[in-house]
Amino acid sequence: MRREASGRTDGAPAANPNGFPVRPAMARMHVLVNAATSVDGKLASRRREQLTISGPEDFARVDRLRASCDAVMVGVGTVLADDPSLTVKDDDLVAEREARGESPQPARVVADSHARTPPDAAVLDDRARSVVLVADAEPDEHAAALDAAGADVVVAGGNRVDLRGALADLDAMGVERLMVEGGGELIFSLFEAGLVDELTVYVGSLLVGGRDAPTLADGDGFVSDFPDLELADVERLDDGVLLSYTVA
Ligand SMILES: NC(=O)C1=CN([C@@H]2O[C@H](COP(=O)(O)OP(=O)(O)OC[C@H]3O[C@@H](n4cnc5c(N)ncnc54)[C@H](O)[C@@H]3O)[C@@H](O)[C@H]2O)C=CC1
Ligand SMILES: Nc1nc(O)c(N)c(N[C@@H]2O[C@H](COP(=O)(O)O)[C@@H](O)[C@H]2O)n1
Repeated sequence: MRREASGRTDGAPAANPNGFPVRPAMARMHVLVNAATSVDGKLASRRREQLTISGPEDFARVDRLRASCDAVMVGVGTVLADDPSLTVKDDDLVAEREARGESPQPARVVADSHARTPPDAAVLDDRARSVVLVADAEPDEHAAALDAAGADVVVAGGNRVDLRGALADLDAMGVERLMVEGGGELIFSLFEAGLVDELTVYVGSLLVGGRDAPTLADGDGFVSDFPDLELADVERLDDGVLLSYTVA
């Protein structure tokens, strides 16, 4: 089982057996967060079932964004709720990746402190590489089940995935562009750790409501030192609006 310690900052591996190009470690990766919300900022209803908010134009944009990245990341809450594949759907985009000398699909990454990803989850299928980030406190047998399902299990943090260390590991594996698709707990933690460079939010013409429905950024929330967002673009897509921000 490949179970790695987190936070290696002492250089990239001399040879990379996993298909990522070898490059100097800690050349800081670019982190993009993308999500779709209702007008009231919800990612899904209180039932936490997958909700189709984007229309065809936005899904095509998301596919292009995935294709431009080395890895696509979600939290295990999203895996349990949506069972996403996180793959690039358009064959032309896959072909373009291959023509650039990249793997056909970006890697899938799950932040999963307690190794709760079901072994038969779509995100672990053989369409792309899968990396599951677990906490050190997690019993070896949980991680072993993920390893047996084909995932690369990376230990990152004590009781909860330490995102800064985990991103350093992904960086050392050659991930230069990381797309994060949610959910709200993971997105908040990334902002809290100051790890986000860009945020794109598609706001669909839908009102969901519900105090327990997940929002774009959940966690404990900020009470001061709010992330510094700069509005870079506004675009009408389908029956909604795409808001693009850079994060200082
Ligand atoms: N509309 C959209 O664009 C999207 C909607 N969703 C929706 O969001 C919901 C899932 O979101 P959440 O429940 O917030 O789950 P999440 O996907 O953010 O996962 C949270 C889990 O990730 C794990 N984790 C490990 N390390 C962590 C860290 N450092 N910080 C935070 N979490 C960490 C924890 O086990 C935690 O419970 C579902 O209803 C799903 O349908 C999810 C993605 C996109
Ligand atoms: N961009 C976007 N718009 C929506 O309306 C959505 N519901 C989501 N959800 C995200 O996409 C994942 C599903 O990916 P696959 O189609 O299975 O590859 C889902 O898990 C959310 O992260 N996104």
